[in-house]
Amino acid sequence: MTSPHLDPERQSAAQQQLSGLRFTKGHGTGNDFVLVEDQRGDIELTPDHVRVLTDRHLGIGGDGLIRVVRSQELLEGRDLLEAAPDAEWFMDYRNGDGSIAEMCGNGVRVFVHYLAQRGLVQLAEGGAVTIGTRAGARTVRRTAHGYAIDMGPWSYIDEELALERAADSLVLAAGLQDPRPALSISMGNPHTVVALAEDMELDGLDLHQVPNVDPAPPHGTNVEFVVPAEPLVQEGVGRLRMRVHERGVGETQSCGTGACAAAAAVRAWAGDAGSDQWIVDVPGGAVGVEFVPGPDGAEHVVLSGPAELVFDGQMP
Ligand SMILES: N[C@H](CCC[C@H](N)C(=O)O)C(=O)O
Repeated sequence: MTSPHLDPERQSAAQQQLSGLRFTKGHGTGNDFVLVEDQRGDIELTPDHVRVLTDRHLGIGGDGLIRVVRSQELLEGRDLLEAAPDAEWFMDYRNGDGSIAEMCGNGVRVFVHYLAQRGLVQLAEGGAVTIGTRAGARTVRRTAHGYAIDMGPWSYIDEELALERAADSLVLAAGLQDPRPALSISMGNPHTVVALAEDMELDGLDLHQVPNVDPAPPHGTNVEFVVPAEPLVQEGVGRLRMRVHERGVGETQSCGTGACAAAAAVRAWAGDAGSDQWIVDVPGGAVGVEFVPGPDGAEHVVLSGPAELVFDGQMP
């Protein structure tokens, strides 16, 4: 079995380079992150640094890493700034394996909670702030129980195939006897949503291995396995249960963009029997997903849920 850790030489080199680094640990419904404040944009974090910091046995531990940086200090392309001209802060999200992902819904809530708790933005309940991400600007509103994010529009990754076959991929994961139809949906990052028949199938899945998606979206994909509730909709609110194998991470307790994609897929499969409001149950808790008309005329997805900061620390 390949080690999940860096080889000892790279591990110790990265650890020395990280000496003295201050960090905060946070999570949103159990999707956990190492946050690094870098107001001046002068902390360079390589994939090895991210792997060392997020390693659950040799490091702090986390599904991903979030660098908190002022947009104007971004060393990356100007296009990221043009996409979010009103955003003072930029969420630089990395997956635990060091790869970069376009978007992270739970991460946005934890990122904004960090800004509010540290006084870097003034955000009273009901107030809103716009932040920058690699998928563009996101507006986040503080609610009584956490944060609600306008995640922008959802879209089929392969619309033609999806509409033609109501499923554009076939997915096989350990524990399933045969491939299942699935829909691949973009939330700025790629997701493939697989409908299962019952809870027993969901609980019986072995998500230690990357599920086999055919055809696989070009840059890989996060894979959500869902069981729609029975009845699907109660008092106007749809409900589903999900587990997720995240691209660049593995199984996580929750995935915000994945919950949005899962609700979009189950709503598409349900047709008129669906709803615009959903509760998505994940191993780490539950998030709300709502489909609303966006200011740009497209249908937007609003993700709502809690955010916690757990502890602060410093690398030796
Ligand atoms: N956990 C994140 C998604 C991370 C997605 C990342 N694994 C990717 O490669 O797209 C969320 O709450 O939306």
